[in-house]
Amino acid sequence: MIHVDQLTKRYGDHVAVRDVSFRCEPGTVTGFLGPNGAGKSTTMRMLCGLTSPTAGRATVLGVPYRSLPSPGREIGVLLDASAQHAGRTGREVLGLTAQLLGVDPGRAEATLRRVGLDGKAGRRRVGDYSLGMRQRLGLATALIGDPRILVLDEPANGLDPEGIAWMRGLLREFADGGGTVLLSSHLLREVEAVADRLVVISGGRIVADGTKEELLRSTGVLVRSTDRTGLRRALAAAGLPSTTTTDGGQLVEGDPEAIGRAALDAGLVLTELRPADGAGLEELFLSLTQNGGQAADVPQEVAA
Ligand SMILES: Nc1ncnc2c1ncn2[C@@H]1O[C@H](COP(=O)(O)OP(=O)(O)OP(=O)(O)O)[C@@H](O)[C@H]1O
Repeated sequence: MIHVDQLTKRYGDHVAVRDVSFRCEPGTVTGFLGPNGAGKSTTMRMLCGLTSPTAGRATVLGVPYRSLPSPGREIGVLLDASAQHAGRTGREVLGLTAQLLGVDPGRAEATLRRVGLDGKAGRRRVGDYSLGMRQRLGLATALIGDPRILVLDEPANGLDPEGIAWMRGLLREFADGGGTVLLSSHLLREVEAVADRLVVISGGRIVADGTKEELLRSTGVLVRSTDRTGLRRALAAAGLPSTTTTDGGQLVEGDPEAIGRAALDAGLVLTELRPADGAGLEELFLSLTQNGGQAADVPQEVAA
């Protein structure tokens, strides 16, 4: 289990991560979502003891990462797939990791097979690998110690659609076997299909945290008008909190009748008024993140 508790990281005046808390439970895949620069990597680095927090605490299996007696056997980490020796072959990299972790060297070949880098691919130098192959090798390095927890930063980067589907299957199987997975992405679609829970970060703050179903339920009502500005004003005047979607609609937490009346009172023509569920998580993600982490604009039920 992973427990992130009120983590904050400041770089000078810049707050990269602000008061971030969430948990990841065994048997689940947690998608850690946010746009570029949102604070995902910084949070994961703090979790893995690579960056010291300004405030707060993160634990893995109840203790800070650095206090784990054999971290590589407990938690498999992939933070930067290019941080591998370019001159060694994939098989050598994995063989050395097996040695370091004190696991059966025979596991290296089996793990290469598991990530699709057996045979010729394993004998090639990492410097000649594509990004997708480096991600696969990074995943193999994370898996070789047979950990119960996986922490993966943007593992789908560079994978083709077939590779992404393969990775989803692998992570699902890992979690279904009782493992805990935390994976980050800046693309909702990449994690939507595999994650049980989603933690959304924007501007260093958590703006949503819940199961996919919970987050979908909280998406409210989608409304559009021929007069976008007028609609925003009318909703605000009626005390109906709303956020603007990227395609110019308003996502409103409120009753459709109240929304319709607010529009009627302002003499507005509505072109759409419907539950936002069908719009999917993408709309939710975009509407949550476009405000740069201003959680005040986020529907109360959704905000962490
Ligand atoms: N070592 C550092 N010194 C100063 N600022 C940093 C440092 N590391 C990260 N930051 C800043 O902290 C913020 C969060 O960065 P972080 O890399 O955690 O985001 P991210 O969500 O992982 O983004 P990406 O998807 O682009 O990797 C950014 O504004 C970044 O510029």
